[in-house]
Amino acid sequence: MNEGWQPARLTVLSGPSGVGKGTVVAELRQLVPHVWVSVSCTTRSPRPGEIDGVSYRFVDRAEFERMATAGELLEHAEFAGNRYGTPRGAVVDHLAEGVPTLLEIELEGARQVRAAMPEARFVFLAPPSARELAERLSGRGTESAADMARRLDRAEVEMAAASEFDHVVVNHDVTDAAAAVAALVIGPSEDPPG
Ligand SMILES: Nc1nc2c(ncn2[C@@H]2O[C@H](COP(=O)(O)OP(=O)(O)O)[C@@H](O)[C@H]2O)c(=O)[nH]1
Ligand SMILES: Nc1ncnc2c1ncn2[C@@H]1O[C@H](COP(=O)(O)OP(=O)(O)O)[C@@H](O)[C@H]1O
Repeated sequence: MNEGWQPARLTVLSGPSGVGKGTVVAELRQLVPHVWVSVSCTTRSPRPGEIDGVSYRFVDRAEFERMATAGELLEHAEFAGNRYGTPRGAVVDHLAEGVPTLLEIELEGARQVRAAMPEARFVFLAPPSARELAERLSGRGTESAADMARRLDRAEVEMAAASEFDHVVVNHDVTDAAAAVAALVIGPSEDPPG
């Protein structure tokens, strides 16, 4: 009856700030609308156009600490002076309902998910070059010079960890990268069943 059934996959997408994760995920939503993208909690301030509960759930430090202490976060990390975390309940519920699920999170969080859910698929989005990464980040124009420098410092650490991931997708072209990530999110596992 259940022949061919597989539990829904969890995919984790990471990559340095400015590589295009948000842009690629927006395109991926169009390509595979049945994929559910987790909404993270963060203590950072909303950027212009970011809506609470859509891009992120924006919380203060006290509420973040409460959630972390209560075990409500699947993973959490500090990034460029702010805290970010994935609410556990919604991820568990979507996977249980068979909905392919995507987390867009930084390296430390990806490592925590790897430890907790090693069956997940881990995808690293890489820039065509370090120079292009810096140009994209400054072109976005959402960070101060100091914050951009913090993100580019962290990018070196994140790039050095690319080999920890199951797949690396280079974001030359948004449409191509979104199609490649979407195929990994919905595609069959490489591991034969049993
Ligand atoms: N660990 C973790 N990282 C997150 C989460 N949500 C977002 N991030 C990551 O936090 C970093 C900073 O995100 P953001 O401030 O939106 O900046 P951007 O990636 O430069 O657009 C990025 O690497 C995100 O992928 C989360 O729930 N957990
Ligand atoms: N393939 C691409 N080619 C050129 N510019 C891109 C590409 N992907 C994203 N960008 C641009 O790079 C900047 C950073 O993208 P964003 O999605 O905010 O990155 P991230 O979420 O990884 O921090 C944005 O201005 C975006 O329009």
